Amino acid sequence: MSKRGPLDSFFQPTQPKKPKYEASVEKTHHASYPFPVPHFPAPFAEQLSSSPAVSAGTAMVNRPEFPHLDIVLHRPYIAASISGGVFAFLRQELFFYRVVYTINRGGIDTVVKTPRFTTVFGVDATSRFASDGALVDAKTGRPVDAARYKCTPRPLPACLHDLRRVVEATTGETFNFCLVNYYADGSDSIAYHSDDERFLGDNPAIASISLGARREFCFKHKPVPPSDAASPSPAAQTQTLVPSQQPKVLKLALGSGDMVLMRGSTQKNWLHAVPKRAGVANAVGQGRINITFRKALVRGGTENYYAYNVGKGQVFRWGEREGKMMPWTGEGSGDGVVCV
Ligand SMILES: O=C(O)CCC(=O)C(=O)O
Ligand SMILES: [Fe+2]
Repeated sequence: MSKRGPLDSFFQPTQPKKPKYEASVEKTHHASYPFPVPHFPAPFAEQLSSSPAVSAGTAMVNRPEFPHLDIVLHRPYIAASISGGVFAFLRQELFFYRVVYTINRGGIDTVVKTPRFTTVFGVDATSRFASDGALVDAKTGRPVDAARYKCTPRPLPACLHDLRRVVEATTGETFNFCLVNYYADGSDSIAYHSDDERFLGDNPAIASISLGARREFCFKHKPVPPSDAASPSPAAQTQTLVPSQQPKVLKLALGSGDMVLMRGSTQKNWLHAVPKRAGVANAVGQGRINITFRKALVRGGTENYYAYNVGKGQVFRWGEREGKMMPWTGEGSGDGVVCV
């Protein structure tokens, strides 16, 4: 045997990288999907069914320092042994969008570029998907007329359907929508808002799961004009507070696998945000996925969610080689199935 010099080790074949998960061969196909979505690998599905990873969540309900806030925290909800794999799986296997839309502010059209990747699945309570994937009327079971929606609703792929079932069992709520955000790095964000649209009904419950990089999730009380604060009218169920009495901002550093359930009067009274994060955290590899489960009651919800989370633009898919979301060109969908 010849003696090995330093160059030999330089030319050593590198060990193939251990895959982050074993891809399942079973996939959810649907005509509305750009490409099929695999089922969760069996070990994830098995572990998920025993979520929450820690038995009880911590409820924060109407605490004096956070009036009308009603949330339950599970830290973690998805076990640490699989949360990294579930993150890598969803980033790799879902299709995403970078939605650009125009809003009219004070008579002037303003172009808004959503500062994160998004995707959405589901349909409001007036419709449902039959077992063959067809969209049918919730009451009659008859196929929904193409004119009912301006968008094309998509069923939850099996993986997100499994996750929804577990979350429904934990929370005692039912959900018909799943929104997914991908924050590529610290410059991706979601601005202060509340998910208080009328199509969600009064006091909506929203379950929100974090995967990947730790990011700050902030709650800020809605400002209430002093004139309202002085009004004896019970019309607004919002806490009537003048600016100097505003409660503090609540900052939660959410890690991979954590779940926050927002419910009751939270959306009515509080705004929430994931602010941009400057500095080192801007490095590639700091991606975060957020999954929210919600229940839209009427058609307007379906149209709103698809307009702002799918839009009309380009499909993106994770590029493992490039280490970032790449415009998807229709190649590499894996099994040659063309969805039309
Ligand atoms: O990313 C998050 O944790 C929050 C997302 C959110 O608030 C939303 O999608 O409405
Ligand atoms: Fe939100």
